[in-house]
Amino acid sequence: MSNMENAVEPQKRSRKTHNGIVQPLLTDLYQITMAYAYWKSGKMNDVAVFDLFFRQNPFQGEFTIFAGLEECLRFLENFHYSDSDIEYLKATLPKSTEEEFYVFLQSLTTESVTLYAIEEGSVVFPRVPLIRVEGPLIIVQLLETTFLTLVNFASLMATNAARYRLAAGRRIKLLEFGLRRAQGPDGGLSASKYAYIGGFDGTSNVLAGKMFNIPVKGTHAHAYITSFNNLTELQVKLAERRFLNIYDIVMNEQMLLNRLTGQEENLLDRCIEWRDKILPVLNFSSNEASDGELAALVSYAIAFPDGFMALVDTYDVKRSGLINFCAVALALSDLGYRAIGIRIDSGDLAYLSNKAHEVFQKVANQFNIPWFSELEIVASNDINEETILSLNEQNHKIDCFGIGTHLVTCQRQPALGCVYKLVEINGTPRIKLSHDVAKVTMPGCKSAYRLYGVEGHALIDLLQRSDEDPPEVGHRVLCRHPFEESKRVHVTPRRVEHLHKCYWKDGKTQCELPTLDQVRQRVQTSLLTLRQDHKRNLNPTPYKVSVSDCLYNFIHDLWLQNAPIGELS
Ligand SMILES: Nc1ncnc2c1ncn2[C@@H]1O[C@H](COP(=O)(O)OP(=O)(O)OP(=O)(O)O)[C@@H](O)[C@H]1O
Ligand SMILES: O=P(O)(O)OC[C@H]1O[C@H](OP(=O)(O)OP(=O)(O)O)[C@H](O)[C@@H]1O
Ligand SMILES: O=C(O)c1cccnc1
Ligand SMILES: [Mg+2]
Repeated sequence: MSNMENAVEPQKRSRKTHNGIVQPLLTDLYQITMAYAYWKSGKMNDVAVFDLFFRQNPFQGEFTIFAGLEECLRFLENFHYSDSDIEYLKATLPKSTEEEFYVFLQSLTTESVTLYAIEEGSVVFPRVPLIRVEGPLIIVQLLETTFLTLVNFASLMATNAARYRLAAGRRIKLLEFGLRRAQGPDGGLSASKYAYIGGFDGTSNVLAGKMFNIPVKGTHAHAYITSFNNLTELQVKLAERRFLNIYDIVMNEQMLLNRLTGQEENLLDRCIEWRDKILPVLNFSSNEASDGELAALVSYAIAFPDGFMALVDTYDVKRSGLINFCAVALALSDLGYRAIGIRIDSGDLAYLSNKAHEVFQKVANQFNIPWFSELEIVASNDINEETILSLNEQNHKIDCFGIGTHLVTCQRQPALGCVYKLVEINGTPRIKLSHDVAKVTMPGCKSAYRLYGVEGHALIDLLQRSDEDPPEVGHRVLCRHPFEESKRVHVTPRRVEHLHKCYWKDGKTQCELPTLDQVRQRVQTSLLTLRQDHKRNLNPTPYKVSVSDCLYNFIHDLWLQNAPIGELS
């Protein structure tokens, strides 16, 4: 995604190539050395099935949002070793590597790969394959690392963003401000994309906006405020420019078109008048508001009279920022413009947002400008899920959170542990055993179903062997815990959803892929099917993932066949 060529002209690219750095060499060396060894040992025509799944939900939660599928499909579409890739591999692999292997590698395509997956943006759970890939062993093995890097961060980010959305509720606007803190340029772009999918409303990342058509939003930084010292600064510029004989342009430093009269007016003068009028309304006996801050806000308002949003915490929110903001917003209002609001970036955000709201209400009432009480309050500064939940308890008056570091770096849990495991080779199921029962893989080709109950809520996910009949609405099915014999439940579903759809076959995508906005919508509709207790922040209830009786017996027979019997002496 951070490929420079693509970054420059995204519109001209087909959707196919937007992810330039995702290419066959974006993998671990061992995939290619294994490919050589498979090739040498004559396993070229072996047919394999791999499952991509995770074992534990992130963020101590009980759900995950699946994302990254479209990128995987684009990777399949473009999979090809270029001449320079082959040259590089020749220089890197041992000299003994046979020339013919490189010919074979360069002829590899994904034509004989078939890929099934859960719809991108769906709520998913541990052990249920998110993606199942079938095809020649060598090629499907070669996909492992790239698929994992495409799905792991995407799903982690989308889940993180969805959790912030759940914490904030539907009413609050969420903006992603994290590029400066993200894990490099590609991390930053991916974070912006998947934060949007997870439920954010926009990003400050301009390239992400251009590439993915995500709304771009923003305010201004403290540097803008601190770059102005005092009120005369605007006039000084005026004098300097007069000296340069560009007086006409200079007038715009303080002048703004009055929309109601069509005449240019001095905005600064009006702001100073308004500041004197509002001080007593807000119970201040003297003016302590910063003139430098006022100069900065006036100049910003002249640049963006229809989008005036002010950072108010540079000097003192109550004694300076709010007063200066109100003065400028009232002056703008005189000239027929409506200010947008403020951003608070430090201090007690609950307290200050309430103060700001109070001030806006007072001004609205005193000067009979009802919309003043609806001015937007944006809060930022190291916000995370916990801060949002805590602020909710304090009855904050924030309308919008700008969130960076915690969101994009997924600070609470920096990685999702999706794995890619071989489950079948040439029709024979494979099992990977482990001392840790939770790490034992589920062998063979499996179908996954979600069973829904009376109220439309998802009750349980059920994995079956692929050749079993699917569960039917109104018919009772036995759902078993995959490893604990005594844990079983009967379920009579009101609705059955077949989770896996074929997305790739015969060298092409098998269905039209949803747009980014449709995937974003899918996240919300999918989350709605999940009971509240699975979604809560503290000690959420685990969602059940089960296997059919047939799959249960199959796993355990194979387990016994493969587990060696120790000898005590
Ligand atoms: N009412 C609140 N309840 C809970 N957490 C809050 C509240 N208000 C602010 N916070 C959080 O508390 C932390 C305050 O951090 P810190 O002390 O570094 O900021 P600050 O001193 O206000 O800002 P700065 O140092 O940038 O001037 C931030 O993570 C912020 O999101
Ligand atoms: O706090 P985050 O969630 O990462 O959100 C973005 C932050 O980035 C910006 O300032 P920056 O932190 O760069 O400078 P500051 O420390 O002066 O606020 C902005 O003012 C926010 O504070
Ligand atoms: O637009 C903003 O307010 C913004 C953008 C990036 C980081 N912090 C704030
Ligand atoms: Mg900060």
